[in-house]
Amino acid sequence: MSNNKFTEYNSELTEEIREKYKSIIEGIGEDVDREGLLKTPERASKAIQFLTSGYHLDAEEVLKSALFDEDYSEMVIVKDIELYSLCEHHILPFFGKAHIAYIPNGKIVGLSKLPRVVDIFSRRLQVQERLTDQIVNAINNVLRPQGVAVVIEASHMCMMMRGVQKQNSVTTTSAFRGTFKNMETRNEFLKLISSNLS
Ligand SMILES: Nc1nc2c(ncn2[C@@H]2O[C@H](COP(=O)(O)OP(=O)(O)OP(=O)(O)O)[C@@H](O)[C@H]2O)c(=O)[nH]1
Ligand SMILES: [Zn+2]
Repeated sequence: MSNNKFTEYNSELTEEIREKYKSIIEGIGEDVDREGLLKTPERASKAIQFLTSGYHLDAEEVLKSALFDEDYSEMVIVKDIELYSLCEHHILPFFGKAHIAYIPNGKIVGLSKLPRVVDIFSRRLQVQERLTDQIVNAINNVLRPQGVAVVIEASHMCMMMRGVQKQNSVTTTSAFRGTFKNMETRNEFLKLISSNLS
């Protein structure tokens, strides 16, 4: 889906949200009838529907769709997964990277499903902490691995463009389950995500 144009718009909802965007544009004192803005309410309506399309998808179902029996029991890491979400306080973007690791317990998952889970939970109104927990919990529930870890590093537009106006601050959140509660395992993961070797 990420490389294709998202087209699953419900026309009634698109119209409803379009009218609300029209009011917002008028509310800020702009002219909704000037040429450059004529199609903007419709575009914005579609954009916000895409950016919140994760509500309609079930992360656990996606993980279940590509589970394979396998004896491999070392750490599997997918790092630097780009992430775009919306903060629920200001509906402004926060964006960055997610790093995911798990140690299988008889089952591995198709690698692409991990970034898909990141997208499903990112495309909602979020706080970074809950996003981190939702990703780790979905993987833990479906794979029942020996352990799973998620680290997210993100910049929040609501802290950059407005408010406190800090351009360089990065927020890091993490969630560890199972063997990642063990310092040695956790440190190995943290070392691997900060190196170029994993
Ligand atoms: N914990 C957490 N806070 C977030 C996240 N995204 C935005 N925030 C914060 O949510 C808070 C909302 O605080 P309020 O004081 O109600 O909002 P505000 O007056 O707009 O605050 P300022 O941003 O400080 O101007 C702010 O401190 C934001 O930085 C997030 O993912 N996690
Ligand atoms: Zn915010």
